[in-house]
Amino acid sequence: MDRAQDRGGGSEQTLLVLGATGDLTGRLLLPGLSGLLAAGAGPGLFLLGSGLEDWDEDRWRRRVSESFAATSDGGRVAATVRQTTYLQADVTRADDLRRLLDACRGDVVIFFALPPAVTAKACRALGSLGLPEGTRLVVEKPFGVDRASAVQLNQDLAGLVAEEQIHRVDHFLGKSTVLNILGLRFANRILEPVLNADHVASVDIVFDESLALEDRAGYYDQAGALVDMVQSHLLQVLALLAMEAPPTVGARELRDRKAQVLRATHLWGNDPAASSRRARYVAGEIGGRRLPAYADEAGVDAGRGTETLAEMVVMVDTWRWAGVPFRLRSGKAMTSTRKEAVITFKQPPRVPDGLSGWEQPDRLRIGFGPDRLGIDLNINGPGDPFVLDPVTLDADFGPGALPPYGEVLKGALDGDPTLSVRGDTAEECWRIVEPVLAAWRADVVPLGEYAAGSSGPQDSLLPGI
Ligand SMILES: NC(=O)C1=CN([C@@H]2O[C@H](COP(=O)(O)OP(=O)(O)OC[C@H]3O[C@@H](n4cnc5c(N)ncnc54)[C@H](OP(=O)(O)O)[C@@H]3O)[C@@H](O)[C@H]2O)C=CC1
Ligand SMILES: O=C1O[C@H](COP(=O)(O)O)[C@@H](O)[C@H](O)[C@H]1O
Repeated sequence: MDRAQDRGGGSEQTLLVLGATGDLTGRLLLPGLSGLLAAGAGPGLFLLGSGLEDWDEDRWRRRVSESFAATSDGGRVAATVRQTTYLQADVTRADDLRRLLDACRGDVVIFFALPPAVTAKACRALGSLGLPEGTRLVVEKPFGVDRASAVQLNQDLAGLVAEEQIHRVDHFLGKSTVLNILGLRFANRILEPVLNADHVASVDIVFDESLALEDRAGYYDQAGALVDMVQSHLLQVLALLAMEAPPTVGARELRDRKAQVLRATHLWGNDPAASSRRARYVAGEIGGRRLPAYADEAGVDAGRGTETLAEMVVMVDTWRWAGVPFRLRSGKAMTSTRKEAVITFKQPPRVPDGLSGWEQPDRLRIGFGPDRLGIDLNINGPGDPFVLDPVTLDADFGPGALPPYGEVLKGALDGDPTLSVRGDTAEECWRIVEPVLAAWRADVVPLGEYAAGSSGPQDSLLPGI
């Protein structure tokens, strides 16, 4: 069988993965790719991995096979494993990049699965080479290391290809999550009229994970929880929860609406001391696994004071949301994984005398991965009919056809920017967190501690949700 037939007869396309030896590639990108291939996408795809490490082809193929293992599909997945190859390269060097581009076949999609500072250098180095016509660039969050570098990165990227060929990946924007939120909000008459400052007391967006550093010091110790999760993923979720209804779910309308709401977002009271918290884990145990303190993990520079948990409260300063705190939090090495947005409603204006048990506020819970919906209400339970009981009505959104990385990769391979973060939005997210980063650098907010395997520090800004 010749190669074109083997790939389903499609035209050739190369996915060049820079940072192929890293955590993202093994844990999320390759499994996402295999899901995509199994779903019939990517005919004619040639996978080319590259990393700093001197891996041979066997070692790389093993990694690809292992990451693809969960996907049961013979043809296209197996063909991609058979043909994939690996090249060692330092992507900050133009000569090495030239070698990589020369090894590509057909249309080129370059995935920068690299720490952000290395991505920036690689883009500079590519500037001196000139890219093949139609090349698409897939850039991982965080986009830059601060606002100024995000602006610079956008300029460098714009010098390489047109904006529609740049895919800034945020896998929290996997298509089903986006559509779940938009469908829930804008296709249900009973919800949208109460999603505003008249009825909502607060919105919490929480991403706690039991994962700890997982050998990612090279990237994570420079980033920390605020940049790794809050500045990127959680602000994207906030944008979906707070934006006005777009007339269509096409790329332009959706991205315009997100940009508009993020432009209106700023730190609560413009007071980083009152509106942010940071902490890092000390030694503890999670599900029988003993973890060292973050500061003692291999590759961590304890003196840098990198936080593994970050909290930030913001205001979405629009007619709809003015006065409602949006509280964002992400922590590593937490007792359990919890990924959800919780919308807490105000109390009813007047509950008839004689009814009790209604004190717990109504809540709308939107879980991410698995995507679930929960509505907390107070209704009559068994026994005394004058006493209400809290109940939760649950529903599954149902899994998407593809894993989130499959969805964002599909956008990049097909040239559809709907799920990609637009350049101006990337800069806006840095503007929102900048005052917090500055206050933390100046030690205005102390670096707290929590035990690995606990539910975080005592002085949380999101108590009891
Ligand atoms: N891991 C995750 O869960 C997620 C990560 N991301 C994003 O992905 C990006 C990468 O993160 P992650 O994979 O975790 O980080 P890792 O530290 O695990 O991997 C970084 C990769 O970059 C390579 N690299 C570093 N410098 C160079 C260089 N000069 N030339 C070539 N390769 C180089 C490393 O090679 P070597 O190991 O040889 O140094 C390694 O393969 C980050 O932007 C992160 O925010 C996004 C979503 C999820
Ligand atoms: O982007 C990132 O996301 C992961 C969590 O995403 P998930 O889809 O695996 O739940 C996080 O662990 C990592 O630190 C961060 O870089």
